[in-house]
Amino acid sequence: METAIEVRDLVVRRGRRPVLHGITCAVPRGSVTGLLGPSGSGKTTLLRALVGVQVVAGGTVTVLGEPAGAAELRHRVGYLTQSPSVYPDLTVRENARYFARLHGLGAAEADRAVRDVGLADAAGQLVGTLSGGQRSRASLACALVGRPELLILDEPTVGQDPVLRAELWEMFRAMAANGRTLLVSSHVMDEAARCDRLLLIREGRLIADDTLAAVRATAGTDDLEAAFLHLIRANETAPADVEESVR
Ligand SMILES: Nc1ncnc2c1ncn2[C@@H]1O[C@H](COP(=O)(O)OP(=O)(O)OP(=O)(O)O)[C@@H](O)[C@H]1O
Repeated sequence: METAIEVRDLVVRRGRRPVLHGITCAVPRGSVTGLLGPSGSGKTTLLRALVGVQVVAGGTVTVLGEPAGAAELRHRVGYLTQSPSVYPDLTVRENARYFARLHGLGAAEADRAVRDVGLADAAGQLVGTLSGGQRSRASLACALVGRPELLILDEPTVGQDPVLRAELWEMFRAMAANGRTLLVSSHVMDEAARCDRLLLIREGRLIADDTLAAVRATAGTDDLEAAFLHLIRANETAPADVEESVR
C-alpha cells in the first residue's frame, strides 16, 4: 500500500489536557478514509496535526513523504477547516479566484471548483449572505482549487441536505478514483459506509484503523453505529494504556 499519511505515536495536549494519546495510523493513497468519532474525540486536533498547524507533544507525522506542514506541501494538500474560512465581503467566485491566484492558477480553475461544489448559481453572491451550508461549500471550493493530491476535509457535509451530501460524496469518490487521497472527518456514522477505510477515534485513542469490510467483520455487524459501539466496548475491556506515558 502506497501511503499518503503516516502517523506514529502522536501525542497532542491542548490546554493542560492530553487530547491525543499516542495515535499511530496510515492513510493509503487514492482512497477515501473516514475519520469518525464523537464530538470532542480529537478529530479536528488530528487533522490539524496533519496539516502542520497543531503543536505536538510527541510522535511523527509524515504527509506525502514530507514532515507535516513542510513548505513543499503547500500546493499539494487542501484543507477544509470546520468553520468556513472564506471572506464574507467577497462573492463565492471572488473567493475561489483569490485562492486560485495564491496557487498561481487562473479564473477557470476557480470557476470549476465553484461548479463542482454545486454553487454555480450563487457564484456572484457575497459569501456573507449565503446560508451556513452554502458557506461551507464555498469554503470547500477554495480547498479544491488547484486539485491538491491530498484533501483533508473536516466535516465537509455538515449542514448539507441529503441530495447535496450524496453529490459531495460522489465527488469525493470520483476524486479518489482519479488517484487523489481524501481524509474526511464526520461524526455521522452513515457517512462511514461511503469510505474505503475507517479511522475510529474515541477520547483521543484510535479504536479501529481498517477497511470498512474489516470493521464490519470484526464487530460482527453491517450496522456501523452498532459496530462502533461494539469496538468501544471491546476496547474498554482491553488492558488500559498507561496514561502516565502521555503526561
Ligand atoms: N484550544 C483548545 N484548548 C484546550 N482544549 C481544546 C482546544 N481545542 C480543542 N480542545 C479540546 O480537545 C478535545 C478534542 O477536540 P477536537 O476539536 O479535536 O474534537 P473533535 O472530535 O473534532 O470534535 P467535534 O466533532 O465536536 O468537532 C476536546 O476535548 C476539546 O475540548
